[in-house]
Amino acid sequence: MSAANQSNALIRSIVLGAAGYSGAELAVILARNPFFELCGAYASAGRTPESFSSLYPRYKQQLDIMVQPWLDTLAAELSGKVDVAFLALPHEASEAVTPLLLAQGIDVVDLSGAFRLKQAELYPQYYGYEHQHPELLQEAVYSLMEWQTTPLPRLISVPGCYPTACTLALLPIIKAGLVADNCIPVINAISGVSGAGRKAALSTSFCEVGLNAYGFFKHRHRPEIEQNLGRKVVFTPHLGNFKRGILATSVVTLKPGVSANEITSVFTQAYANKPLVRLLSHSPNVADVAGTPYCDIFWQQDGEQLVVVSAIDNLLKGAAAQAMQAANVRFSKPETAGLFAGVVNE
Ligand SMILES: NC(=O)C1=CN([C@@H]2O[C@H](COP(=O)(O)OP(=O)(O)OC[C@H]3O[C@@H](n4cnc5c(N)ncnc54)[C@H](OP(=O)(O)O)[C@@H]3O)[C@@H](O)[C@H]2O)C=CC1
Ligand SMILES: CC(=O)N[C@@H](CCC(=O)OP(=O)(O)O)C(=O)O
Repeated sequence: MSAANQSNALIRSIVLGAAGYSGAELAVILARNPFFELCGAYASAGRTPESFSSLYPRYKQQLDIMVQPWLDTLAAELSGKVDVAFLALPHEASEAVTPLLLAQGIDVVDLSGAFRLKQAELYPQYYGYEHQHPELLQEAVYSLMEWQTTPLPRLISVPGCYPTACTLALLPIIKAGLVADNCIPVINAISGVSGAGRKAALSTSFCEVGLNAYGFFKHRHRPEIEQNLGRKVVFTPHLGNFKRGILATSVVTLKPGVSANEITSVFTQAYANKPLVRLLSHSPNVADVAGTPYCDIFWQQDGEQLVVVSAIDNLLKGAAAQAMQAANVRFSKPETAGLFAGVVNE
């Protein structure tokens, strides 16, 4: 079924990776989106079926759908019964299952990094594997919706969490030509531990996490940010001892003579009528975006130096909410449908 002729029917959707953090957020969002129907939730093949609310007890009596093991044979069984699959899987698992779903007429909204980069040759260096479907990299559209101008196709690649925070912060002034030609933006960003997913690991266990930088120069989000901004960056992620949220501090050198009014006008125009970006007059706090689909942005200028601070919830604007935002647009529904818990926003 095409996106165009679905205007009145509920959009039949499934989530792969629904037992993980970002897939779980997506299942909850889909369940409350009045335009979508959550028809199935899946985890890895080795799992026994288990109710969502036993995996996430806060959803007892709210979302009791069974989370089933995913087997690739299900793609053919679901043909004609499902319109869109949301993939909250490891990158290589997403890459492998996407062509199977597309071949069955099921649209794909992928939350992993499997289809974010346009250059297949960057995958071995930054993702540690050879891309098996380079043709799909050209087909996929990267859905940073505040900057998306072309229609979304059947394969949507949802931006990464750190790239969302710093691209929304820097793209307005870069696009407006205010940043010095030889400037290499310096981006430091701190993520909460949910950014690493639900799987147990020593480095993300309660007694081990303090505040540390990691991934110097080689993090997979570096080429994604560079692709978005059209210039080299120095990007350094940090892990902090809080559950959810990203705070990104991005520093650039401006061209001589750029005024405060120009900067304000550029940000205001870029994000006018963009419901999920809030421009602040004070420095953002991850506590104010955690549990929300917003990106908060604030800036301070001193002559040719500009610092832009942005904050998102890594699991929402950085993953599930952004995926829902894109799917809403793809299926011609209100952009923020399902994104605000308990609030009638449509
Ligand atoms: N966490 C975050 O902040 C963000 C994550 N993302 C991306 O979203 C994706 C999921 O991340 P996250 O939610 O953190 O991960 P989690 O580790 O929390 O969850 C991963 C899920 O994928 C399932 N899974 C793993 N391998 C397979 C497979 N081969 N077939 C079917 N299901 C499988 C797991 O099943 P089981 O539970 O049975 O093991 C689990 O349900 C990743 O690509 C990540 O990069 C994107 C933006 C932000
Ligand atoms: C804290 C932490 O470990 N964060 C993850 C990034 C979050 C994520 O899953 O990345 P995507 O947005 O690309 O999907 C990391 O650095 O690998």
